[in-house]
Amino acid sequence: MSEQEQLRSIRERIDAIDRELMRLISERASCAQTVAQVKRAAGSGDDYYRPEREAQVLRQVKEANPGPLEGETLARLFREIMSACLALEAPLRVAFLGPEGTYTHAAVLKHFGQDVRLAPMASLGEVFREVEAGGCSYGVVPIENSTEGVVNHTLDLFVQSPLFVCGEVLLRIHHHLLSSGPDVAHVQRVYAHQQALAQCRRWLDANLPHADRISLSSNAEAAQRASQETGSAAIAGDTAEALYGLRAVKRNIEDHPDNTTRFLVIGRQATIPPSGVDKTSVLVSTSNRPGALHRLLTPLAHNGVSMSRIESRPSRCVNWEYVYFLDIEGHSEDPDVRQALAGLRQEAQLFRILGAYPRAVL
Ligand SMILES: O=C(O)C(=O)C[C@]1(C(=O)O)C=C[C@@H](O)C=C1
Repeated sequence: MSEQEQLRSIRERIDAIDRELMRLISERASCAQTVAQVKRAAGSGDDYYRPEREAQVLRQVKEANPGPLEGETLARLFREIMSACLALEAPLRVAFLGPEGTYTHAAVLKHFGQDVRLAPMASLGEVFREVEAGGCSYGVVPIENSTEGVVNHTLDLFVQSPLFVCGEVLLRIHHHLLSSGPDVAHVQRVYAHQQALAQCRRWLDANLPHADRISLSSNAEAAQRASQETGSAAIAGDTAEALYGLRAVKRNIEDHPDNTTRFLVIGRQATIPPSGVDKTSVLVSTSNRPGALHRLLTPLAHNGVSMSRIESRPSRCVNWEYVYFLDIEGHSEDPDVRQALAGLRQEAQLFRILGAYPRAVL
């Protein structure tokens, strides 16, 4: 058979598969519409988004993947199918730290898919306020970076907010040097968010030691500035590159190649049912006495519950007193976690479950 004949025959097969895929995706979308009717009839309000179910679907896809596509790739395709199905049930509005083109924007799309309605906000505080006021169902905020550590502002906002954590997003952060100029040598000024400047410090020292480093409120704002000035560059990611018509004069300039940021999804829903692989975040405080923190955490060890993170922040009520943010493995409804939390509650002065939610799948 000639190449032409071979290609024609394979493409006929691909066309037939695509028709079948279309039929199945449409059938799936009709199921989602029926699900919406069931939820409406049960009076679930505007609560169409089900994070635990989405995590289960994506996990199943990864586990059952027959190849040759990577499990991650297949899961991303299903991510988009579910995003479209949910939009058919009811559009979901998500607030995030804008403008468009920030890494938080990329995290929103990674977690909710392309069919989500975007609500970029000017500050982290506004993201919280918008969700609290009901203008958006959910918000996405950065919480920690593998190179630069915790985002203190987000932790402090949690202390004052009635919102809950409903999910987490892990995003590999690749920083590029974006410019409208031809190459690195033309760059005299670098704009970026202060975290991005810190995450590329060594690269900047080695390659642009004489360029001014100017920190702005977001990488997207940096990209916008760089697109309007000659001799300027911005440190930002793929989303900003496309959005502001810049060119990456140097890609992946982050000092640590596994640079990852963790974001939290915040909402008004106090409880997300267990998905099977979950985390629970808790806010606690204890008195400033010897051994108090040790006693506080003992119930976790006694119940064989592992803690994946602990952060402390000044309580802002009494000098030198602290609140602690704990992430523990498992769901607050799992028997061992429930027992551990009961023990913790007894020891703590302040105790609030910030949320139990599925561990990131993608
Ligand atoms: O199972 C549901 O509750 C659905 O609404 C269906 C579906 C899906 O497409 O699989 C869509 C949105 C939800 O967030 C979870 C899953």
